[in-house]
Amino acid sequence: MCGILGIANRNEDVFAEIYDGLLMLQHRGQDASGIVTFTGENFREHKANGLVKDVFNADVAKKLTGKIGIGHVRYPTAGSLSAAEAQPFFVNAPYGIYLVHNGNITNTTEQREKIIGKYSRHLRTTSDSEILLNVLADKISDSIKVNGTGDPKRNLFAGVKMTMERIQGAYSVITLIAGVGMMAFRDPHGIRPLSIAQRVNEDGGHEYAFASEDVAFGINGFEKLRDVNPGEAVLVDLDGNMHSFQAIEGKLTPCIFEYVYLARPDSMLDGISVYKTQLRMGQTLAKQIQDSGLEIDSIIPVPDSARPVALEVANATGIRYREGLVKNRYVGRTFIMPGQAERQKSVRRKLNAIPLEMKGLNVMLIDDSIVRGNTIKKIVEMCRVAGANKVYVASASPPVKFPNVYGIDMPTKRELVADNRTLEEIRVELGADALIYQKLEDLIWAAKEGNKDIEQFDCSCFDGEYLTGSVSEDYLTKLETSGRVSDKINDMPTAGDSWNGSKLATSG
Ligand SMILES: O=P(O)(O)OC[C@H]1O[C@H](OP(=O)(O)OP(=O)(O)O)[C@H](O)[C@@H]1O
Ligand SMILES: NC(=O)CC[C@H](N)C(=O)O
Ligand SMILES: [Mg+2]
Repeated sequence: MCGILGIANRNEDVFAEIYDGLLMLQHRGQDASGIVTFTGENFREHKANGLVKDVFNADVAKKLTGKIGIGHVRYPTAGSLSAAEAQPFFVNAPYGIYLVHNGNITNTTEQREKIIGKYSRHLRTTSDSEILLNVLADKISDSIKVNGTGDPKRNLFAGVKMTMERIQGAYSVITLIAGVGMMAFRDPHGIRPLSIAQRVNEDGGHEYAFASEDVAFGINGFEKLRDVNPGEAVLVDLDGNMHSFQAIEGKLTPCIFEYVYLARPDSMLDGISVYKTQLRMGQTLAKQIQDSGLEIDSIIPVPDSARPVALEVANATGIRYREGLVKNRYVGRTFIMPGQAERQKSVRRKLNAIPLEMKGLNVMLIDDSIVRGNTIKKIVEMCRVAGANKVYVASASPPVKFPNVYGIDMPTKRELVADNRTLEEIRVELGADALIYQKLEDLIWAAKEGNKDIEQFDCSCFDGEYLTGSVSEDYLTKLETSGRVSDKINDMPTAGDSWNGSKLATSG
C-alpha cells in the first residue's frame, strides 16, 4: 500500500495542498515521498526517502510552482528501498508523463522483457511501477501512431485500455501529462482504493482531486464525488474539465485488508466506512469471545488500529474496556518498517504496559491482525512482566496464511506466524493463554454490510485465492525466494544508478 494524490487547481499554486493531502495519507507509506507539479511549461519534481515532513521544506515549496500536481507516499512492495525508486516516475515520451502508483504488478518479468527487448526501452530501477509507466507510454504511442496527435484524450484513453489488457495485478494510478492534464485509472478489480473529489473555487469554477482515501480531501476543502470505477480512466484537462472512460469492463473486488488495517478509520472506501466495518468486526468477535467461556477482567486494545474493534467487543460483551498499553507516538507503524530485526525492536520501543491494568488480572488483548506475530508476541511478554494473571489474545481478522501480491509487503509464507501451524501451535508460539481469530465469513459480513452491491472482496492473504491472472505457483515461489522488499536494505542502488534486465529477473 502506498498513498497517491493529485490536485488540479485553476488559479492557485498546488504544492501546499498536495503536501497537506499527503500528510493525511502518511499512514499508507513511510519510506519515501514525492511531489511533481506542472507549471504550464515545465515539470518541477522533488522526491526522496523519508516522511513527508522531512522530505519537503520551504525551499522545495518555492521551487514546486504550478497549479496542477501529483504526489506519493511509498511503502515498497517490489524493487528495493532505493531512493531512486521513490515516486513519481517519469518518461519523456509521449508528451512527458509522470506516474504515481499504489498496488503491485504481478506479470513484471514478462513485461520487463518486452519493454527492454521488443520496445528498446531502458529501465532505470527494479520498480514494478516503472514498468507500468513504460507500458502505458508504449501504448499511448501506439495510439498516436494510428490516430495522430490531434486528440490527446483519445490517445490517453486508448493507451490505458491497452495497458489494462497487458498488465496484471493491482494498480490505482494517477498520471500528470505535460500540456494535457491529470489522468487517474484503477485496475479492473478495483483492488486498491481511489476516489475523485470536487471543489467550487472563488470564480465558481470546478476543481478536481484524486486520492487513495477521501480523508485527504477535506483538509483542502474538496468533497468526494465518487470512487473511480474498476477498469475506468478519468481525465481532468488543463481547462478544468473532467472526462471519464470505461476502458475495460471491471468487477469490484476491493482488498478486505484495507478495512482491517491499511486505511484510516475516518475514510470511506467504495461506499464502506472503515470505522463502521471495524465496529462490526468487534460485534462478531465479541460473540466468539463470549462463547469461549473465558473469565476476562478487561478488554485491552493494541493501539492504534485495534481500538474501534476493542471498543465494540467491550460494548457487546459488557466486559470493561481498559487502555493497558501506552503507545509512544514518536515511533511509526511497525508492520511497515523495513527489516525484521528493525520491526521487532520497534515494537518494544513503541508500546509499554501499564502495570495497574495488568497486576493479577485476566486480560483479553485485541489486535486488528496478527501477521508475523512480532507485535503480539512482545506485548504478551510485556503484560506478563507487568504482572498479568492470564493473557488472552483475539485477532479481529482471520489467520494471515498467504502472501499478498497486490500491494501489501507480505510476500513469503514462511514469515507468517500462521503458516503451517495449527491454532494451538500459534497460541504456543505467541505465548498466549488463549487465542481467538475472527472467522473469514464474519469479516466479509462486516465489510459487506457497508455496501451490499460488492459481491466479493480480495481476501487472498486469508484464503489464498488470487482473483487476477498470472499469480502462478511459479510466481509465488519466486517471491518466496526473493523475500520482502523492505528487507533488501543491502540491495539498494543509489539514485541515478541504472539496472539492467538480467539483474532484475528475480524481483517479481
Ligand atoms: O504480526 P505483526 O507482523 O507484528 O503485524 C501486525 C501488527 O502490525 C500492525 O500494527 P502497527 O504497529 O504497524 O501499526 P498501528 O500502530 O497502526 O497499529 C497491526 O495493527 C498489528 O498490530
Ligand atoms: N505499496 C505500494 O503500493 C507500492 C507501489 C509499488 N509496487 C512500489 O513498490 O513502489
Ligand atoms: Mg497495530
